[in-house]
Amino acid sequence: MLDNHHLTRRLTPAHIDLRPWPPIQLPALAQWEQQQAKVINTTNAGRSVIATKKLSSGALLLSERACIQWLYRGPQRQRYCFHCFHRVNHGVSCRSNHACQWDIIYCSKQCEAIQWWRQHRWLCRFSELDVLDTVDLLLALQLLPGSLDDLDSGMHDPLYDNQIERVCCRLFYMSSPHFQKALGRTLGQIRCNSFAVKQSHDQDGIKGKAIYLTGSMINHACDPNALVFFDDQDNSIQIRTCRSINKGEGIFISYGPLASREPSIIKRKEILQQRYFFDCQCDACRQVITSSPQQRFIKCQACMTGRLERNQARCEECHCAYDWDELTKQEQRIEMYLARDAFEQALKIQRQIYDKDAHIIGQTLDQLAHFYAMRGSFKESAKYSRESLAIVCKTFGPESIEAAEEMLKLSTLLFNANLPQEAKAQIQKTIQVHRKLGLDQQNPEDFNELQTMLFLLYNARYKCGIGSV
Ligand SMILES: C[S@@+](CC[C@H](N)C(=O)[O-])C[C@H]1O[C@@H](n2cnc3c(N)ncnc32)[C@H](O)[C@@H]1O
Repeated sequence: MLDNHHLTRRLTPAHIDLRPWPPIQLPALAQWEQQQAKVINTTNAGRSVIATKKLSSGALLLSERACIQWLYRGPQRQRYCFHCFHRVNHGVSCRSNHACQWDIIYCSKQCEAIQWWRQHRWLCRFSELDVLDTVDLLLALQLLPGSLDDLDSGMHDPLYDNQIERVCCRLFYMSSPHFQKALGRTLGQIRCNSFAVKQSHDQDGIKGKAIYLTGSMINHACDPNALVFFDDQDNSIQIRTCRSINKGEGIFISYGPLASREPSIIKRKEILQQRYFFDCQCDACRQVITSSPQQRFIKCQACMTGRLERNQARCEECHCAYDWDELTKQEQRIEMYLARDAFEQALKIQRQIYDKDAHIIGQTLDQLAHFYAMRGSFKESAKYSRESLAIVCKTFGPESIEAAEEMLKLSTLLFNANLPQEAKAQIQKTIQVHRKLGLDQQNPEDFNELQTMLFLLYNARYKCGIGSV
């Protein structure tokens, strides 16, 4: 815990050089690749980026370097340069060597010097500040107030007052109200515009946080049509379309919540409100009014052809009343089967009560594929994976990121199931879609595995699956 009293005593103003730190030269806004997009003003979500021509899936929209960034504490501190995020082979340590308790390394003396003069010379002695909840503040202190003028300032979070009070005023004697107000605004901008930087080989591994000036002009959608990729080498981002986009249509990435993973609009809205202070106005969140086929997935019990959304009183085809108590009973049975890993029984009931292409059926098929693969029954597993892929293609499109993930699974299963002809055809399709979406660069390990499987299949060294090659 930060002990303000102790730290303040250790530090008199004479110890800290409070002259303005060298301000960061913010780069000019990056260019949209081949003028494929432009920024417009909207009434419900501030500025928004739209396509200026028809874009196909996988088109590169933007490549941009971060203007400020912060590498989180953890094992990544030994692998990446604290200043520029480049991978480090022989690290340079902080000039104060053992006195520095920040556990950081740099890729070069130049990076060490920039970081030292920008900030580290006065942070070096406060390893207590190297905690998650001060990251935004430390990022903000690298900038002169007002230097992120171009970015949305979001809302004011009262938590920041506490941070500013705790760290700046008490520790560094920066107490002018003007300074505090400006800093509060910058903190709001960092909160609403920063990206969690992911490691390319591990989508769940967060390396740090960064601001990309142009990338942060792109609004959020829970069913996005563009994806962000991080380059492990220089921490730049690439933004690519993951669906085809018509001229004039908005371009959206996801800031976190995805309709495909979290169907509850309320929950998604809550997450966005809490993290970024806005009420999501994306199409997927406004669908309550015009329900999508995915929401109308419950089969009418009377005519079996009508499709209802949850809690709809009557079928629109045959006008019969729907018995929701009966459905609740059936769904409780499904839950019970799923909890016991009795996926086939669960699927049987789901097929009776839901539309054959319902996302929920796709999820059970996926669980079944996983269940059989874990037990080495690859043919059985591939059977369910094929069906799951068909549903994903219908729901998200055959060249979507979701389809690409399912295709990768099916390719591996077919290979392991000793079905060479189908495996070859599937792997080729998977390779094409991965290339189109830029996943070959984003997940090179998966892509290499696909190529290896194909190579082995064509070179007749393939006998019966990965394990025996
Ligand atoms: C990273 S900025 C995006 C660019 C921003 N619209 C601007 O004018 O600079 C994030 C902010 O955009 C707005 N925004 C983004 N996606 C939105 C959405 N789906 N619904 C409503 N507002 C959204 C919110 O104000 C949010 O704080």
